[in-house]
Amino acid sequence: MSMIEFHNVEKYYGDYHALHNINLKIDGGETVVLIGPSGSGKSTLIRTINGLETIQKGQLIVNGQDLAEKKTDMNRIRKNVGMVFQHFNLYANKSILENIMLAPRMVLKRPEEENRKIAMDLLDRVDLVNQAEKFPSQLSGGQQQRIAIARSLAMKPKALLFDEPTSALDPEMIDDVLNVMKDIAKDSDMTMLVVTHEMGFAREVANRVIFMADGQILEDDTKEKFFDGQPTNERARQFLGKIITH
Ligand SMILES: Nc1ncnc2c1ncn2[C@@H]1O[C@H](COP(=O)(O)OP(=O)(O)OP(=O)(O)O)[C@@H](O)[C@H]1O
Repeated sequence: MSMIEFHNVEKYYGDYHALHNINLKIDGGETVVLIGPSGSGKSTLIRTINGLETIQKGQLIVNGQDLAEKKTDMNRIRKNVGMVFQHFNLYANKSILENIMLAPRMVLKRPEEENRKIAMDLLDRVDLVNQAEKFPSQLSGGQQQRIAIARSLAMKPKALLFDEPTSALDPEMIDDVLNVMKDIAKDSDMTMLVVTHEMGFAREVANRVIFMADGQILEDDTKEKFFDGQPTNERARQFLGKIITH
């Protein structure tokens, strides 16, 4: 069984049909980039995976659990599936170190000393070890996003979802965040699903590129086919032409 499986999934917001017949399997260790025009349903799709949005039809299986089943424990899903948001969502009134240590302490009951060591190692990995005692508002957007990534990694998730992680950042900070993400993609067997317009990232580390429009998956290719060959779908080809020339 794959890490994430969508079978004929439909999602509505009231009368609005946001996801149409989504069929998708993502295996452990894959790095998948999800692209498409604004409003095409990319955020909605990834938010269904950790239950931030519910689906109305079809089946969604994450880490072997069927999300539609009443007995499914969403906390267990969220332990295994982390999320990095566009606007970081750090706890403003807690130090950087506390931001990273909080969930492992509360949810995993990780012993304090071990928790601190893991948090400090992660701060080192995102190159912010000297900021441990600061508060989020004292850091730049790019630094806050690297902390948000470290915080997700502290849970040792099997999958990490990224919802436009660099689109709220000033241009000069984007590369630092992408470098951390590339490092994770190359270096771990974690599944990554990334909504982004950063095609450099996709070219370098993605296994697959998925194109969505109007709530549908119109193209699902290997990176090689998508960038070096040609997407089969006309709208995917047009979209790719536009973002690469911009
Ligand atoms: N909570 C909501 N209630 C009603 N409609 C919503 C809600 N969230 C999203 N939508 C609608 O669903 C559609 C898909 O939105 P979604 O945010 O998933 O698109 P997206 O591809 O991630 O877009 P963007 O690149 O602009 O973030 C849009 O038309 C949006 O207006």
